Amino acid sequence: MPVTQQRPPVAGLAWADAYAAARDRPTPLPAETCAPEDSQGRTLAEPVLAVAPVPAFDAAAMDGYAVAGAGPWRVAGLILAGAPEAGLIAAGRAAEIATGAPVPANTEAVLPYEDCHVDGSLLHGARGPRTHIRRAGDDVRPGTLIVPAGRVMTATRIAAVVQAGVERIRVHRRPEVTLLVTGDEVVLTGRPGPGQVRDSFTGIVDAVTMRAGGTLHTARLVGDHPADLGEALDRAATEVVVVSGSSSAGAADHLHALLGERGAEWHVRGVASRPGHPQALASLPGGRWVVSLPGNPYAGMVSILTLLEPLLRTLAGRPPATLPRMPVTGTARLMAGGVRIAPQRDGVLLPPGGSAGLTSVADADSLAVLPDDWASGDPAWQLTVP
Ligand SMILES: Nc1nc2c(c(=O)[nH]1)N[C@H]1C(S)=C(S)[C@@H](COP(=O)(O)OP(=O)(O)OC[C@H]3O[C@@H](n4cnc5c(N)ncnc54)[C@H](O)[C@@H]3O)O[C@H]1N2
Ligand code: MOO
Repeated sequence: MPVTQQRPPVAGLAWADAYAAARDRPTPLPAETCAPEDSQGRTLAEPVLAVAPVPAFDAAAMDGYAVAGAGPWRVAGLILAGAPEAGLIAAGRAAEIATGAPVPANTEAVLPYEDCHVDGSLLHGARGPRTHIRRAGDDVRPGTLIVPAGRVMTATRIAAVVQAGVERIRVHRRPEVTLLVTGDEVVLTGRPGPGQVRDSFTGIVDAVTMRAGGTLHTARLVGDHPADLGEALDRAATEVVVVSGSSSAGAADHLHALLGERGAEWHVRGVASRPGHPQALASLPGGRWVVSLPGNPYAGMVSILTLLEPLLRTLAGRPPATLPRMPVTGTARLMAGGVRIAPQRDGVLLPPGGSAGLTSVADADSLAVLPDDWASGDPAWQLTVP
């Protein structure tokens, strides 16, 4: 299918440079100590080494009988999982035992029920090649590396760490986010009245913040009066402040002037991208980051994925993201000198929905970043739709 190129060249920083700035300019937040159970989604600042052996003690690997000496064995006793200690069994004796129960120290093997039979009080059977005893430390010895630094803690990693007897780990602090939703026309809840719109950003910022390892601390509406936005910026005490709307040139768009008055350093100020052209990233003296999202909902989402997500990932201590790349087919209005960011599903571009609508992107797996020389079938970077 032909690809059409339209409109004059789009100005601003190259999209890939904007993404790289958001990813590479911040440094990870300091580490703190927490219980492994509280670490899900956080990044390990230090490697986790086993404290205890796994298994922690010699245990039966099968339900059956623990035996010592030569058979037949006289059955004496029952050892269930959870027994604090198993003592000894005399030679020629057997103890019925459950999987996971501690084996008596002199156990030579566990005979699974299916490999033996009891006649009166005598156990008959033959030992096979395996002892069916799990030895302490067979899987992990104290000091073994369980999870290296830089990994994001998952439910499985937490379980492995806990199994290895570790009770405290060092993780990076989670970056906290304040979302300031600007616009006198925006309502956070309920049906919008005439001229009003319902907020599109709070849920999306929350979801992306969480998946990037951060926490949405506060989301609130701020009026279009510059004093209101200025005060909200000054009061936000989190590492990251996201401002939706007020990014552009309109009479009510005050963000750039307010940041300028506060001595902000601009890292990204306009991106050669459609949508998402007016997005920006700045840092304030004292270290807080400000991410400016264009008010149009699809443009805002593009900026959340271009600037906010890589910024938060780095602050959270995550290793640098490598965006997935895959071939995409279809038609797009490419932007000379910049990228077109278009929703795709199963490698096929979806009909574009304009920068204000979210219906097309709601059907997408990801947003394909299409350079101006892209041709149908070429690979493109993918931003995962939250
Ligand atoms: N003269 C120019 N006008 C505009 C330019 C430009 O370069 N020169 N850029 C256009 C582009 S591109 C975009 S994107 C928007 C960015 O607008 P702002 O970030 O300043 O945002 P607003 O003007 O407040 O709102 C734009 C649009 O989005 C709706 N909106 C705002 N917040 C929300 C929200 N939380 N949930 C849903 N919808 C929201 C708002 O009602 C407006 O319809 O500027 C263009 N103009
Ligand atoms: O960023 Mo605006 O990108 O086109 O709606």
